[in-house]
Amino acid sequence: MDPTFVLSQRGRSAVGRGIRQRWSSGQDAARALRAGDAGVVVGCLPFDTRQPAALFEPESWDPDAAALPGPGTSATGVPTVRSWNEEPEPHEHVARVARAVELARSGALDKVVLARVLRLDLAEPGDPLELLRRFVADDREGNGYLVRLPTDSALPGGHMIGSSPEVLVRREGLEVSTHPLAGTAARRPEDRNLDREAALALQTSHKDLDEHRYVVDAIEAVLRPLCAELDVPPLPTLAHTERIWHLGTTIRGVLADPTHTALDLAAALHPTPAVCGSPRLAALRHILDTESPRGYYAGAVGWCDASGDGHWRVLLRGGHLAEDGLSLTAHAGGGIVAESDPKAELAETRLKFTPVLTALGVQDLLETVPAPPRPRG
Ligand SMILES: C=C(O[C@H]1C=CC=C(C(=O)O)[C@@H]1O)C(=O)O
Repeated sequence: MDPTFVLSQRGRSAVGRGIRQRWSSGQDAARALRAGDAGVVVGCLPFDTRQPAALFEPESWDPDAAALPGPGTSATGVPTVRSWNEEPEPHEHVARVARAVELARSGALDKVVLARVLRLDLAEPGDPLELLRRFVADDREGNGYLVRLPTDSALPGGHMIGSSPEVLVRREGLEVSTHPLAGTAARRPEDRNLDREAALALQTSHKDLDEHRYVVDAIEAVLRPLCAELDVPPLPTLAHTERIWHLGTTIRGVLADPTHTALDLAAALHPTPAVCGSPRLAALRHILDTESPRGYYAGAVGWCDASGDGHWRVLLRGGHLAEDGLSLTAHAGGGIVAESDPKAELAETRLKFTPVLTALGVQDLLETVPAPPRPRG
């Protein structure tokens, strides 16, 4: 039986097969866990919490399964991209970012994350598991997720598949940790010095440190009252994927009350300013007024067991494979603050589409406009 849920990292995978029961609300799923009516809850939470969640208890569950087998050789099982379109068009994204910069400069909000959509039409149905294997193989930490979506929801069925670098929350016993990311630069893997320079510029960029701080502050505000101990480093460090540098902060804590499950914590933290903004409500309103609905993109993907332990990641760097497998819809966004440069933000969304494009074997699809250099300072 093919998996209905996978969360893989560092050569291990949490794998669910089959579907025993479903929930469209995080609260209902959390209640079922507490009541002992479910042994584990897996799936994803939408970006807009008024939309239905895609949570379920699998029929079989292995939280510590071996790594997935690697992808098939070369193009085996990889569908051909027949056509693609972007929404909004690049010039409109630049205009949207410029408007958000004005809002940030006027004080109407401090930060807002704006995203774009890339719709890829496939000539043959994509195989969800093979696509997942390709995401995992391309990620240096072997990160990957796959969620089978319900067909009877207000959101479309099919699969969410991708490889997220960002931990929303992990809980093991009383220990909680999170690793928010915000602040981004393109890596230069072809040249070690340029790569290092890009990393240093990111680490000293006021704009990126500012963008990052909103996320850490919001997470601290949620976790501090729930924790007996909480360690929040004053400055972020560098994190990286194959092609991207990020600013990241590892926050660790000890829960004061063991009844807060990983699912409760994920729901309390989501949406962080890594995907929404600050203040949260002003940013959320701006996103809902500006973009078409995000669905599960920028939501959360993960699992929580009956002991309350679990692992949730921010649902990024992937896409929605339609029920018929014939289209993949990907999103990519970036945090906008008063100092953001609209053209650099467009380039950043292109960069963040690369895991999806690589999984489909079309890395160069969007490389029609070169990325502008990121200003220092
Ligand atoms: C919103 C996305 O990335 C977030 C995570 C890391 C860095 C981000 C940034 O620098 O803007 C974003 O907050 C995305 O990949 O679509």
